[in-house]
Amino acid sequence: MKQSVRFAVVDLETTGSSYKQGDRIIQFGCSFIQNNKVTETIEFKINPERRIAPEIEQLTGVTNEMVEKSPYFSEVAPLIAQLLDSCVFVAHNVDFDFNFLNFELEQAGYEKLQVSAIDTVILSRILLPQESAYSLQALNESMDLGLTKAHDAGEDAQATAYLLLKLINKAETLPQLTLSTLYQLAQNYPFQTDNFFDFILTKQNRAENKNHFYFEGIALKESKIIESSNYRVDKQYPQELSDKKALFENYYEVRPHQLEMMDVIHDYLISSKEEHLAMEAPSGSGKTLAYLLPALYEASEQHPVILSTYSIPLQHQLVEEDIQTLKKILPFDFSIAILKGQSHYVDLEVVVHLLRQGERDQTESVNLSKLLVWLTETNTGDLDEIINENHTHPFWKKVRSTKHHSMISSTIWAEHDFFLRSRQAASKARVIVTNHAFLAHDILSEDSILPKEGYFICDEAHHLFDYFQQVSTSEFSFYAFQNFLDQNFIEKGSFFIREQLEPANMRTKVYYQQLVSNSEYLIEESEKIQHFFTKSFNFNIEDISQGRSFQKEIQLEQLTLRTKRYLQGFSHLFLETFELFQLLLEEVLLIYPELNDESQLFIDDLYETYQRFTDYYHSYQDLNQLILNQKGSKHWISTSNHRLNDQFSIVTYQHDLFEKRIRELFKLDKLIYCSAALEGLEKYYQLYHQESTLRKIIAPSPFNYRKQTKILIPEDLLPVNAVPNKDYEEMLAHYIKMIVESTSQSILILFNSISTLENVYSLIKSDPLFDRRALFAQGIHGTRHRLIRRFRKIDQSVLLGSHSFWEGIDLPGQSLSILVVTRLPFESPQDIWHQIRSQYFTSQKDNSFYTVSLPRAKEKLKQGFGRLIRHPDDKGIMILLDDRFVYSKYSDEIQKAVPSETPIEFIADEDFSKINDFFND
Ligand SMILES: Nc1ncnc2c1ncn2[C@@H]1O[C@H](COP(=O)(O)OP(=O)(O)OP(=O)(O)O)[C@@H](O)[C@H]1O
Repeated sequence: MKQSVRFAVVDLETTGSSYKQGDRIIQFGCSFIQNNKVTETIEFKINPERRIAPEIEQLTGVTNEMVEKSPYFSEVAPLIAQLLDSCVFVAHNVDFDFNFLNFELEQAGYEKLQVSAIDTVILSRILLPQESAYSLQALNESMDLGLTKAHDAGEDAQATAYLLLKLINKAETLPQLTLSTLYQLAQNYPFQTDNFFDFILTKQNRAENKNHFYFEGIALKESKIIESSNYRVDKQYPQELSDKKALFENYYEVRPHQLEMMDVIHDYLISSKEEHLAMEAPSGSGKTLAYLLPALYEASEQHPVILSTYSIPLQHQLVEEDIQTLKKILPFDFSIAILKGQSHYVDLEVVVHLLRQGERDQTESVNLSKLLVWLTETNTGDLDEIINENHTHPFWKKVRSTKHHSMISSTIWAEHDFFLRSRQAASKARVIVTNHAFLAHDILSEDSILPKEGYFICDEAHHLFDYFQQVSTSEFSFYAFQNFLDQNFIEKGSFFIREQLEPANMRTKVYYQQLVSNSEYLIEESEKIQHFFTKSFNFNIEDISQGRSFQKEIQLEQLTLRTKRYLQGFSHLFLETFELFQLLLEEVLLIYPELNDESQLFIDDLYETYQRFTDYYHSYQDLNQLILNQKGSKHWISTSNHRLNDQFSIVTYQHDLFEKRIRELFKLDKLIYCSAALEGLEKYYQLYHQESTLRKIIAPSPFNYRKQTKILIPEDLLPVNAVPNKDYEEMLAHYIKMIVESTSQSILILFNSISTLENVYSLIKSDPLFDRRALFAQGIHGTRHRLIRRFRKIDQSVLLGSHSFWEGIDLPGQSLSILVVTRLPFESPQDIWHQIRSQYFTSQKDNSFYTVSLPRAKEKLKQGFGRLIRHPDDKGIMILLDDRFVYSKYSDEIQKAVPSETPIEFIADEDFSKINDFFND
């Protein structure tokens, strides 16, 4: 492509998405780019000679009236053809605009456009790997493309033109090797999108970023080797108020309660007492600063701070926000490492192998290209940087790191392996930020990474023991195992025997043949077992395929003699097959001493299969405890995966592993739990340790809840447990619309279940109220991260969220003033974890409703309420659409979830219009 090329960036608005079904163009927009500048933008409307549907009028702002006097397409066709002549056609989803336009041109008796076309959606996916969404609006939000009126052809075309310029600039900075590979991978992209890379490659004086090096055919970002520093803080912790004030200046307010928390934590860290500290303080009171600041003053090479929180987004929030501010105010520097489970990191060796393989489809090419661009900019190799929550393509599973570190250490990959590097960084960092799942796993691992000596801080600690339970659990799916056998032994089997094992000895072939026939037999047996289970547990496959979940505990007595016999037979055959595979692997390694590239791929494949087989083996061993009637293990049949191809799994929970983990945790020298709700914690200490070793401190609140907050409960609510779901959802929709109508504040609406959220969203989304208010729903409008960002940014928006939206998110000031709780957050009694906890505490002779269900609902409600007030100047109303809060036998107890000073009022429908008065007082 010539450097003097003129890009015509086009956007069309149409009556609908299908020209084949008679849809027509109603607006044409085009921006021209030459010599790296947008030179001109034109826009005009076109009479489509048919009615424009109201929703299209609403979406595009182009009405029937507007186009009545506009020219027909046949009249503007020569102009369009002339404008686009000898340009390169560019569009955001070029498939749509290019084909639509060509169809209309042909219909009008003109020739199709004889120009190249390139697509900015694909280019954005590749060149902007860290974006979480690629619609023009999403990119405009994060990159500021100047788009103020989306779905206006002129504005969209211009925004796409600015996007193209940014893409060109970004591509220019890439290493030559990466660009050449991208060009090769682009060969099967739609239209001539590959020409874009040719255009960049032939540019003179590219502004290539030199901060990279080449390794095994890929370009990686040059990373700093973390040296073990002689870090020592010779600064003393600021004991005096004046010292703290001086430190906080320009960054933090002086909040007396917070300073007290800090001093308590500091005293604890330097004391020699053998105890753990539980710091319960209201949400939003500023716990993060209160524990981090003293801990950083005390951290040393031998005693780093190990900070664990409950989710990955919170891990990032801590590092990217809280710790960054502390870096600015503290008079010393400190190193930080984020530590996550191994599968979060990319496996470079797999990437290189995938690149060397010839055949791939378009999705794989785009994903691989995106990965290569990201490798030139990532310091961490943490795939969370590029994979948003909805990324389910198998490609992303393939490139995750899974090999045991001992298998990598002795290879050429060791030096650049991201997981090994993260371990190394953690061993040298002053602050290790991890998550509860990692901590729970690591604490009992033979291969533990986290130091045992250090200052352990568990934030959102009320979740910690849930993770201890979860990692003491495994899951075995017969269906997934069948697939594994089918794909790896039966399908690949004959090919391997014929092609790869050709030079092999007879024994290897016999092993493989035996493996194939064992697999066939295992699949047959597995089918039967699934059948018996399905019958014994009386669940309906149709329900499952429709995503309805089913979870039930399995008792050995419930299984028929036949099922038990089949399970035993299956176990023997499973073991035999696993051993056979180990023999085969050993044999293959012996006969391939000199590896060429191809046989190396074969061996890698076998290794990967071995690893997956080992995982199945372990989870099956756990399941096997069912037949052995092993004490301490519990088994559930579960269809909670909501996946057709995973019809049911057997979940095994091992209580002894859970207890071992707890005991290990209790051995730690310095451990601080922080949360707004630590009610359940002492119970564990009473059960597993001596009570005296936990010191609990309840920090007072810095907020004036009487003035700052209020709870409203509508007078005429339907009883949530006594009405059909549909009526309940309609009631929610009714109140939500009323609330949205009566206030211009931003509103967060919390649900207990995703399906209720989705149904209520469907009921309200088309209401004209949302023509002027942004409405976002979890699972529908992008990732959690993005939803929160948009909610914070857009005034008066309404956000529907469940689960993780109840806690952790920081929405200070105006970004949240009204919180709607649709239902008291009791866990579903069906939930496996709920059942485990209930049974556990019931076996301790407690009533599980009062020891498990209610405290947990209180904890969650407390967290939800905590979203409202994040600052002494904030004001917020919680509207509760569940009157069990006041009319139930446990109402006194559940009300303790909110501060006692918060006024609770009933509200009649006609008084909703006065909600706003609270904010004006
Ligand atoms: N001294 C301070 N001055 C100004 N802002 C502060 C101060 N301390 C904390 N904040 C801010 O107050 C908000 C709440 O702080 P933080 O997230 O630490 O609360 P928290 O107690 O951990 O709440 P939650 O339990 O809900 O997570 C954050 O936006 C934080 O930056």
